[in-house]
Amino acid sequence: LLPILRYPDPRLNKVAEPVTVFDEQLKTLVADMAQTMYDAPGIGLAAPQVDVHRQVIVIDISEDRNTLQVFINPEIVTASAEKAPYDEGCLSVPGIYEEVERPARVTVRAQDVNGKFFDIQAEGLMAVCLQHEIDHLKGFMFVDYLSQLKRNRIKTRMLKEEREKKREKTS
Ligand SMILES: O=C(O)C[C@@H](Cc1ccccc1)[C@H](O)SCc1ccccc1
Ligand SMILES: [Zn+2]
Repeated sequence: LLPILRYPDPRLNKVAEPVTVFDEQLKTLVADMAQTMYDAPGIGLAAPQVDVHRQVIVIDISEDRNTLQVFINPEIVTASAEKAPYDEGCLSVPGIYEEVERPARVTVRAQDVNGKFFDIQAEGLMAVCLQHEIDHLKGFMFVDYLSQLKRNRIKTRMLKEEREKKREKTS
């Protein structure tokens, strides 16, 4: 399992590099990210969340949690003008769920783990998750869409929890 960085870790604000080599190492990274995502549990995970600053995303929104989708170097090629709200969470901001508005439908172009290009049209939870994960590749998180007041409260709470966690370890 890979350790998931917690907000407000500055490494979460780094912009991820494009993947240019589609080798066994990439397949290992994808397998490790998938295992970490399923264990969390989450329905998506972006490489920067596990301190790997490359444009790799894994998603599984299936009921049976047995349909992994991998997006390498993803980009949003079209986004609907129509927006949709969703109570988003994030594995890097545990316990926080806040409403975020995003385009309801997106078309994403990406490469699979072998480097083959593909396009996907997404709506509903898939559209939310894809946009949420692609934000992570740009160093963005859903808390960046909230008011500064809310974001500062979340930051304070996360830092407090971090300190308490550390104290437990040392005590
Ligand atoms: O990127 C992450 O941190 C994983 C996110 C992905 C996500 C966030 C908001 C909306 C959709 C997906 C989640 O923490 S995975 C946990 C989860 C599970 C079901 C529904 C929403 C969030
Ligand atoms: Zn997230």
